[in-house]
This record gives sequence, structure tokens and C-alpha cells, in this order.
Amino acid sequence: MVHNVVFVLGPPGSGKGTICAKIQEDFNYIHLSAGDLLRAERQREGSEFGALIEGHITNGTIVPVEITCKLLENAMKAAGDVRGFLVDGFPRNQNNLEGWNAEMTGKVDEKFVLYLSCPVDICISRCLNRGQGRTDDNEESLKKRVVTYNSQTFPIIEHFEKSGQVREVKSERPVEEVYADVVKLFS
Ligand SMILES: Nc1ncnc2c1ncn2[C@@H]1O[C@H](COP(=O)(O)OP(=O)(O)OP(=O)(O)O)[C@@H](O)[C@H]1O
Ligand SMILES: Nc1ccn([C@H]2C[C@H](O)[C@@H](COP(=O)(O)O)O2)c(=O)n1
Ligand SMILES: [Mg+2]
Repeated sequence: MVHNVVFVLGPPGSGKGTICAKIQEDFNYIHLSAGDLLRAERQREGSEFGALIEGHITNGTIVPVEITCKLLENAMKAAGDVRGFLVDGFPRNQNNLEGWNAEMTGKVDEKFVLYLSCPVDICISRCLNRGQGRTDDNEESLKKRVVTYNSQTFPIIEHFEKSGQVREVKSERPVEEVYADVVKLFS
């Protein structure tokens, strides 16, 4: 079965998880956060990747695609018959993009890239106030995550932009306003 996929990208704290949860509720799309899947794998007893994932999360660097893509693919297989998948926080760098293309070309139909754009100072303040106890929601890790976003993830958004796949929604506005624009892309 060929699955519909929408990639959801944007800086840390731009609201990817928040918006994906709402789309999942209103449309038959399943939210797959690469970060959430990696955090779950980090916690899984017996995982051979726990320490490696922990190191990347703390340093704001990107886990090798073989690990992340396999977690995404397994989650997609487990989900059954749905309208599609919101792949949140992926592809995050060139390695993610190339590994995904090598593994998933022909298995997925990439509909578009939802790019939630938001000034970095607002994003940082949101993460610091998120209150979810994430080990990387501190000033030091956030600085590193923003460097990684600017140097590795934004070029991936630019890559998709060149082929007309990006739908930008400004996410510094209240959630309901952001979501009203996102809904138009899925209706
Ligand atoms: N439009 C918004 N206005 C104000 N606060 C928001 C908005 N969107 C999300 N938030 C809040 O900002 C915080 C970060 O949101 P969220 O977790 O959805 O971001 P994210 O892009 O998934 O971040 P990360 O990349 O770090 O996982 C949360 O506390 C969320 O409630
Ligand atoms: N494609 C990805 C997605 C996430 N990670 C790691 C590194 C990130 O800083 C961390 C948290 O991701 P978030 O929940 O903020 O989307 O997870 C990665 O290595 N590769
Ligand atoms: Mg998130």
C-alpha cells in the first residue's frame, strides 16, 4: 500500500506537535513525531540505541537516518488503513533525506511539506515554558538545536521549496489562527 505523507518542519517550538495533534483529531491522518519515536526508543528496555539517541538529543544533533527511518516505517506499518501520515520533525538533514528516499521511494506519496515558520526568540521562549520535562528544553540544548535547525534543517526546507512542495504557515500567531490556515491545506 502507498501511504500519503505530509512532512511537518519548522524550528524547535514552532508548534509542529500542537498542530499535528489537531490535524490527527480532525482528519484521518496519523501523527508520527520523529522526536517522540526516538525518545520512546531511548526509554525502551533492551534498546541498543538508547545511549546514542540520548547523546544526540542532549547535543541537539541528528540521529543517523537508519535508526529514525526504521522507527517511522515500523510505526506506519503498525497504523493500518489511514488517510496518511504527518511526519513531524523529519527529514531534518541531508542524511535523513537521502536515507528516507533510498528506503521509502515507491512506498509513499509525498503530498507536501507543511512549514511552520516562527521567529527563533518566540520558539525558544515556548520551549522553555513547555513544561513537559523534556531533557533538551534548557538554554544550552536549545542553543544547539537552533544551530542545527539553521545549518541543517532550513536547507532541507529550501530544497523542497525549489520543487514547489512547501506550504508555509506563520506560526507566531495564536494556535487557532495558525490551525485555521493549516486546515485549508487538508480540506
Ligand atoms: N501558536 C502558538 N502560540 C502559543 N503557544 C504555542 C503555539 N503553538 C504551540 N505553542 C506552545 O509552544 C510549545 C511548543 O509547541 P510544540 O511542542 O507543538 O512545538 P514543536 O514544534 O513540536 O517543538 P519541538 O520541535 O521542540 O518538538 C508548547 O508548550 C505549545 O503549547
Ligand atoms: N529527524 C530527527 C528528529 C529528531 N531528532 C532528535 C534530535 C532532536 O533535537 C530531538 C528532538 O526532536 P523534536 O521532538 O524537537 O522534533 O530528537 C533526530 O535526531 N532526528
Ligand atoms: Mg515536537
